[in-house]
Amino acid sequence: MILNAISIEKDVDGFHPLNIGKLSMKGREPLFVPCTPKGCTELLVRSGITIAKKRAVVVGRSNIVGMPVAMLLIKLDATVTIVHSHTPNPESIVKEADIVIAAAGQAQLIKADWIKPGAVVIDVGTNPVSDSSKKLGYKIVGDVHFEEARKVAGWITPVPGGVGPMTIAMLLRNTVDSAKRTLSKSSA
Ligand SMILES: NC(=O)C1=CN([C@@H]2O[C@H](COP(=O)(O)OP(=O)(O)OC[C@H]3O[C@@H](n4cnc5c(N)ncnc54)[C@H](OP(=O)(O)O)[C@@H]3O)[C@@H](O)[C@H]2O)C=CC1
Ligand SMILES: Nc1nc(=O)c2c([nH]1)NC[C@@H]1CN(c3ccc(C(=O)N[C@@H](CCC(=O)O)C(=O)O)cc3)C=[N+]21
Repeated sequence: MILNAISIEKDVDGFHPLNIGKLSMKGREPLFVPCTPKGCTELLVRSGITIAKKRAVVVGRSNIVGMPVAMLLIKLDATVTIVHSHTPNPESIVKEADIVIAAAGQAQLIKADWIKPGAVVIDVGTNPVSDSSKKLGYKIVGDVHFEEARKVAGWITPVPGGVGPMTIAMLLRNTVDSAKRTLSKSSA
């Protein structure tokens, strides 16, 4: 498997099974945290959002977004529920959330009436939908119906211009951390 073949010290995506394993274990620290999940929690922390004691609902359970972002939120003392494609009545579960992380890969799945008034909504989705007014014939929308949901949410991230740039920033940070770690070892 390719992920296993990557040196854990150079795993700047944070996808190596050892790094994922450490992320999910109490008392262990991964060398790298996956970029998109870290981008989501960084947005929350830097916006002064309280995570501890809050109810968070993550929509999606993929290896690269849903599952690791749920692990990070648990580490930050949120109470976390994961909703996936087999979950009955996802809207009623999302409606209980103080913090919603939308990572289903379904264009505008999450409507305004799924959101608890004042909730914090982080939209990870990047879904192409056809739009003949665009040069490329499509535009990118999130997993949340932004124009409606913004009226209900306390905070909401747009797509584009939200989580995507944070993913890139976290990848750069992981890369710099990796280089620093290597240099500090070779000079020791
Ligand atoms: N902005 C960024 O930096 C990044 C954005 N993305 C975007 O985030 C989205 C998710 O990516 P990724 O996690 O890789 O996608 P995957 O397709 O790997 O996973 C999607 C997850 O959502 C669940 N799901 C699908 N449909 C529904 C539904 N109707 N209700 C509830 N859950 C549902 C699936 O459930 P099940 O497990 O049952 O199939 C699955 O767990 C995509 O739009 C992707 O482009 C991804 C990475 C980075
Ligand atoms: N191993 C792996 N690593 C990844 O990091 C990874 C992956 N696989 N698979 C696919 C997803 C998708 N992804 C995005 C990153 C940034 C933007 C981003 O910055 N988007 C801009 C818009 C850019 C534009 O408009 O062209 C924005 O949201 O503002 C989007 C999507 C990383 N992914």
